[in-house]
Amino acid sequence: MSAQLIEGKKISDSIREEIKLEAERLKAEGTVPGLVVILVGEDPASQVYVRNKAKACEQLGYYSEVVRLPAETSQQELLELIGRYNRDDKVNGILVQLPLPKHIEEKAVIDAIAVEKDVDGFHPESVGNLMIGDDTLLPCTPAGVIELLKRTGNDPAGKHAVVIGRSNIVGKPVAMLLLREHATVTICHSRTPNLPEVARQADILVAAVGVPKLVKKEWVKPGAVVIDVGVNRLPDGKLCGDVDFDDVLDTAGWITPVPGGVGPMTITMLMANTLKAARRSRG
Ligand SMILES: Nc1nc2c(c(=O)[nH]1)N[C@@H](CN(C=O)c1ccc(C(=O)N[C@@H](CCC(=O)O)C(=O)O)cc1)CN2
Repeated sequence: MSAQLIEGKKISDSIREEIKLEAERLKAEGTVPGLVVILVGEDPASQVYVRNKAKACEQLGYYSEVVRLPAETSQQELLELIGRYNRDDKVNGILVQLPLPKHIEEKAVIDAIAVEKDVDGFHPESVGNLMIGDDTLLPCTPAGVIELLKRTGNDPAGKHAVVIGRSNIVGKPVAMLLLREHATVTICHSRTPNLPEVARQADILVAAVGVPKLVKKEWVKPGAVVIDVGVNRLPDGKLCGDVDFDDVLDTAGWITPVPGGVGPMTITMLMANTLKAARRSRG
């Protein structure tokens, strides 16, 4: 039997409706959520994501700024700009689009963002808060994965979740969030022996490695929930995930497509974080 599709776009649209109502309530009380997105360089995919972030702000009535800087911008210039937005009361969230040009150290940039405006959830203090279970701004893609699971009735509690990938942006935080939701979590990576065998033990399998169509049907336990975080561009220009969707479709119980699965949730969770930061800014 064919897996049920987890329609990220639809779920994301309905969450945005909820956010819009909340934002209107907050505005009526005198607080307009504000987000600044900073893009350094001309990476084509980043340009699209930044444009979509600005559009989402517009749709929700947020105050928004997009700062586009040339690829040659120095690290010092970028840090000074972040410092200015840290002190700007109109701005509740600061997001620096990744990847950055090679001469800029990502960690220095992330560390420079005031933790209360860290709507990406990448600041070490936000990461620490997530680890110890304190309330914090959560990284957007991992938070989106958890929303997709919950809103399709796939509660992680008591399940075995296997995460393939250990990046700071997705693999590690999604594992931590699944743990927080009472799943038993295994994190796998390129040096995990017998990767397909480990993956096949998962009730919830999350693929976040950036290897096109890595996960085949033999990696999937029949009926498992398969969450594909990969967004890979093939030589023919088409997008595909880290999961071989067509191969896995008849084995999985639930599956996210690419595009239209996890991807749309990323910007929606960013909007949710900006709203939360705005609410918190009122003290
Ligand atoms: N500062 C950050 N940089 C980056 C992040 C991030 O969360 N914070 N994540 C990614 C890029 N990203 C948002 O910034 C992002 C990626 C993918 C999508 C998305 O909607 N994907 C669609 C397909 C889009 C397409 O056609 O290319 C999908 O999967 O359906 C949104 C946002 C790296 N950088």
